[in-house]
Amino acid sequence: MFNADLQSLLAVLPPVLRAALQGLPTHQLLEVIMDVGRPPQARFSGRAVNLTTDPVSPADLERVVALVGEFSADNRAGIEGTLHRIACLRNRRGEIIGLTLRVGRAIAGTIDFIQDLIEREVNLLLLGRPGVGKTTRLREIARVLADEFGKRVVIVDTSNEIGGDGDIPHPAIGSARRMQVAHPEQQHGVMIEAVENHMPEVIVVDEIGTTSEAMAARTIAERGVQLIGTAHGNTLENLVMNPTLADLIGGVQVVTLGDDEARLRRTQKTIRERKALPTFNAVVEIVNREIMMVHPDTASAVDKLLRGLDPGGIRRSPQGEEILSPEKSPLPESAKPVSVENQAGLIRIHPYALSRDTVERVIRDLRLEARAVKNPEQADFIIALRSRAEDARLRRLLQVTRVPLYVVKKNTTAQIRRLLQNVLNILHGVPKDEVDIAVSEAEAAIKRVMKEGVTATLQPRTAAIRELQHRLAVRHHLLAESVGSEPQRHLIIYPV
Ligand SMILES: Nc1ncnc2c1ncn2[C@@H]1O[C@H](COP(=O)(O)OP(=O)(O)OP(=O)(O)O)[C@@H](O)[C@H]1O
Repeated sequence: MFNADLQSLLAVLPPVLRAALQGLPTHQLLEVIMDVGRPPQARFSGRAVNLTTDPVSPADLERVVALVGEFSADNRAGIEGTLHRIACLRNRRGEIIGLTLRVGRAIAGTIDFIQDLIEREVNLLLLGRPGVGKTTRLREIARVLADEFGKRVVIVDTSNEIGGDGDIPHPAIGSARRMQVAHPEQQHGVMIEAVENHMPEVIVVDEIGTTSEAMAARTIAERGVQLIGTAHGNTLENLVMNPTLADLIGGVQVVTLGDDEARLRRTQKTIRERKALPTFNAVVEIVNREIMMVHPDTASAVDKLLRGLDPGGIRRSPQGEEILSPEKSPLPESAKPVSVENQAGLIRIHPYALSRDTVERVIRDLRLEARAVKNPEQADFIIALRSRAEDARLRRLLQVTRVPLYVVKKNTTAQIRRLLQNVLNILHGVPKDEVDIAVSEAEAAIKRVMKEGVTATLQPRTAAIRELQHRLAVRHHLLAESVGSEPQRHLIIYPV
């Protein structure tokens, strides 16, 4: 979309390096490294190329330093009007002995995988190893929120890396406003100032790294301003282990349980627990340019980690989305309004490791009002072989979708026929009117819970109907449970 404006970076390099770069794929160039006494290098993703055999001289460094803007307290400088960042290494006397010239680029499309989270106004924390592209994504998020969603966005730009060097920010941030930070130690103060003085709806901040910055982040979140940030650490687990930054994901405390409670929980007496609600309710681990691991519910992922379980997540890549744990995808079903026809119409069956053809044949033969579906998330129930019922993948699927499972002993038409007859009769025994009424009741309750944040108690219903209502709630990411005993057993829907 925008030009990488590589020319202005090349212009500060010694002419021999510029010439050497001509023959290389500069559109993929990430950094140029100049360390005194060593050959200069061009770094590309996964490889480095020596640009000359001659080592870099102090004069080479001086020349570059004279051409770039002033180095600030964090040893970073920029080139006005561009997104490039130049960082220096110093010796013990404070003299510059090395430079890292990073190419800054505005790249559209880098946030396609997480746009749903950003739109849902969650506080989003991006993690990933240095250079994986966190700042590049932050920049695009700021632009999209400001220009496409018309939000008042303020960027707290500690080393001018997001909005580029100079007082007029780079067009890559769109109409988002940018606050510069005189000294890195003032970042937390500027974060608070942004909220107090400039009425933002969204604050974007790179590299939250200190306790005071983590506290400032919490203050911002508590004031209801959407916060999008990055932190050091590759994974959620790294943050849980990091005493300075753990507060971003709720903080961790050690509690000692009483004997009875420890026995009941089947744990040791001393356990680690999450202290508070996370500042960032969603975390995205950027694994590489192509793959992201999304944790749409930080609190539950952290709780799992603290119990020694796999936090799972949703892995998104150009190949699609893969749910790796009992986390419900924040996508696509929840975005769609619930369709009454669909609920009261054809029943959708997902055959797990069973022949779909056979299932479809049985449906046709028996003229059942049902169809086989590929996607388990869209199914009303799953059928599988009993011998596969404990498959880890299937267990995960069931937890994620909360769809009921029915099993057959053998993969034969006769068994599938008997099973479907039994199961569908259960649902078909319910009068259609009652289904419609129960669905409308649940839909109205879901709306109320989502809008007003209240708990809704539904009318007593039969198990099959409660199941249907439960699924509607789950599709909207609400919690629901059946309470009371038959025939008064009914569903309660809670806000999340
Ligand atoms: N999707 C992408 N396609 C091509 N180049 C990219 C992409 N994302 C980032 N880059 C390039 O990779 C380099 C590193 O990106 P960026 O500065 O955003 O990483 P970072 O994770 O913020 O690093 P750090 O933690 O060190 O600040 C930059 O040169 C940037 O232009």
